[in-house]
Amino acid sequence: MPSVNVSLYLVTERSFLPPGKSVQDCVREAIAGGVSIVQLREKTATGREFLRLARELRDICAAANVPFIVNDRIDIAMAVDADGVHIGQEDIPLKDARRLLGPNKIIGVTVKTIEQALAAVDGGADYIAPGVVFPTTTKDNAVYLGPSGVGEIIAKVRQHNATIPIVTIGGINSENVSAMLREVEQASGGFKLSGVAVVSAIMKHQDAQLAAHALKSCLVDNVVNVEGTLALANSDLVERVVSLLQRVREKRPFVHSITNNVVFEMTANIILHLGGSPIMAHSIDEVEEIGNSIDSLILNMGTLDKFRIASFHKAAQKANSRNVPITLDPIGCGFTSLRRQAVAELLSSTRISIIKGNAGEIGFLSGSMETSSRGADSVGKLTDPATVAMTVAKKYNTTVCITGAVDYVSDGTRVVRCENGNAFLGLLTGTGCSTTALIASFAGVAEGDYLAASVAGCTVMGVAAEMAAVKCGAGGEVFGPATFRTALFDAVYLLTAKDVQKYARVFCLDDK
Ligand SMILES: Cc1ncc(COP(=O)(O)OP(=O)(O)O)c(N)n1
Ligand SMILES: Cc1ncsc1CCOP(=O)(O)O
Repeated sequence: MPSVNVSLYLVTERSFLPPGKSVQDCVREAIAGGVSIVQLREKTATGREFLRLARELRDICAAANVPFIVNDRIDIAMAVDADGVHIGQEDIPLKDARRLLGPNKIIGVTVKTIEQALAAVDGGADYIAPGVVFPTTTKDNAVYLGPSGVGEIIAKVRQHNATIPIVTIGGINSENVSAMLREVEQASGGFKLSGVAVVSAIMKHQDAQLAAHALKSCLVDNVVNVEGTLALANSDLVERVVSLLQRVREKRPFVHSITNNVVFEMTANIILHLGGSPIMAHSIDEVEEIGNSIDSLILNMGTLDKFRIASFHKAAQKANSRNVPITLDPIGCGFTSLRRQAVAELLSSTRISIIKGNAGEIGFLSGSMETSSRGADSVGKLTDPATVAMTVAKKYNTTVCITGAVDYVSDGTRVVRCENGNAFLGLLTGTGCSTTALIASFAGVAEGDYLAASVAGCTVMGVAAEMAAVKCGAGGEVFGPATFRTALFDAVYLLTAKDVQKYARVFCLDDK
């Protein structure tokens, strides 16, 4: 059994769900937010109800390649072919569970003492869960060990030469998790936890994706990279993003946007807040002259008409003649014949440095039938976005960026997965166009490295969104999409190299 990724472990509790929300939706959102393993824990369900839920959650988890664990009930785990079970000290013993489930299923064991931890390790558990770390009202009579008690157990297990993943549980939320992880590490003499398990911090949240994201952001650097556990962000790429951020602020690239009517003001401001210098102009009578001095050009197809198309061509010709990077945002490019024709003509007559679109738009350019566009919105899902990004990049000899809950960037050779962001971005119109504007600003100083420019644009938007969303909740200043917008723009303006180094989650996919 390969080491199981327990970095962010969701344990369910249906009674905590906000009104109208299903456990299935919550689990889907939580996975999109970064949960690495899910446990169905239903203390009051009938056997049949438990079985039905287990089947449904197993399918959701399997589709996302996330292990699905059943709490206590080995019979139900076996009936639905779950990936494993979690058992406590009062449940069926580990030895019997293993005999029933065989060597290929995951068995996790709750441990409250050093003796129980070593017994579970020696008995062949796949992970152990010392706890509870903080008092919690979610489980009755849970005796809490505190970070120091959990740290002592980790120390003894690691001294015992065991690399088994160790996850703790109980009263953990996005506010106390970072300090807890540090305290545990200190108390264990330098050994980190492999992950954290939570119930209420995700289940009670209106937006489980946001809640999971907020927790996951705190885990990077604080959770051990046990084999198969939380992958480390690619440090070369992160440093490239940092240096591009510094260059934008030093050089103030002059970015010309021929964009749509909805995002005029937003685009100008995001470029300005990042550190660039925007010019918003679309008249055919001046785009060529403007092209004499710009560092980067944006062609955004949002509100398209024949005048804008003509301006695109004139501006693009000038940009190509000066080797100025062009970032194309082919909004709704498969939706109407005007858009289909415009994008085909642009791609055949001009050199485009970066195409940034959603799954519907890039899917259309790849010829995929999996997705489509409804106006500016994407419909459907790409089964393999990394390959689609690479295919379109090769086809048009460009860099392609597919934005979504996770962004994929490819220059036709490499593929990078950018994981930052949160659900609020989907609730605010213009955030996609703002990402395009960030990418184009970075392209203006990237000296031809458009893969890095695209990764930088997606990462800055994603990290800023996560930082803005932290202000959501009791005592915070973010109440919904409108206040989020203000916090997001401030976060872009205030973003530091340290923030990027701490929070960026960018991963090169070597196997592509
Ligand atoms: C990840 C994880 N850790 C601990 C527990 C608690 O399990 P247990 O001690 O068996 O208590 P119940 O869950 O049965 O109340 C868990 N479920 N998951
Ligand atoms: C299932 C379980 N086992 C030990 S504590 C606990 C519940 C933790 O819930 P919360 O994350 O809401 O404190």
